[in-house]
Amino acid sequence: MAALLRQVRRSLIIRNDLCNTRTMTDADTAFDYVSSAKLPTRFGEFRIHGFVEEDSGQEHVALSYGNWTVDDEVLIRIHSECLTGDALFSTRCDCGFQLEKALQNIVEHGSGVLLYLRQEGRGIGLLNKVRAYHLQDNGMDTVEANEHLGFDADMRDYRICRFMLETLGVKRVSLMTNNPRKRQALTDLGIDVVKRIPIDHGVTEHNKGYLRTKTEKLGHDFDPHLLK
Ligand SMILES: Nc1nc2c(ncn2[C@@H]2O[C@H](COP(=O)(O)OP(=O)(O)OP(=O)(O)O)[C@@H](O)[C@H]2O)c(=O)[nH]1
Ligand SMILES: [Zn+2]
Repeated sequence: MAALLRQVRRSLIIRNDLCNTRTMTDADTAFDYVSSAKLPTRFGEFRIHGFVEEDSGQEHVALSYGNWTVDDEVLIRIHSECLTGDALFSTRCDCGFQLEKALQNIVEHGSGVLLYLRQEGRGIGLLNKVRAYHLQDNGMDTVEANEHLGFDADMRDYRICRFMLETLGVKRVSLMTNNPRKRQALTDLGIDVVKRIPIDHGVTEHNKGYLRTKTEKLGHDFDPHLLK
């Protein structure tokens, strides 16, 4: 009996070398899983998995590390693209620091997933974010700048997360975020968010004001002592 259970459990272990194309249709959007490959990083060897939204052609990736079974609580981060913070070392925001910390945490934990969503500028795009930064240089905060440009404060759409996590065999998660709205978005998609893990790294003199605004206007949970 024990041997049978072990065999069933083994067959449930998610292999990170997925290779089949997979599609899911949401109410009004279709998503495809495209391919995966090894991705050695400074932190450890991940696999990268490619996904696409059929209508918009928007591409997203997931990085996975280690193995799990469908019943396991998997450590995840949903990271919104921030070219300036993630790739260009900007200290205007905390994104680059959080990205690094999330990958480190996953490796230390032994397994996990980072969904890297192409939602630059909270969904307004890179150049609109530059426009918003320009307005912030002249006194607006991050929310006022978005609104001045005719956007909502946060335009992100998380629907593809369900497809990405299902493809990777993840149903239950512990989520690294300071943003309660992300947690709610995942819960609304039917993902069991067992716990939230704060990821308050990367406070700098340049981003304290921005982080304060996120706490006050966007409901982020941030340790107030860090923002003094
Ligand atoms: N429109 C706009 N987007 C910004 C600004 N600063 C950072 N971003 C974008 O905000 C997104 C990250 O969102 P954050 O609000 O920093 O954090 P979060 O993802 O909601 O929450 P965490 O999970 O705690 O990191 C990225 O897409 C960044 O490009 C800004 O001033 N204006
Ligand atoms: Zn950023």
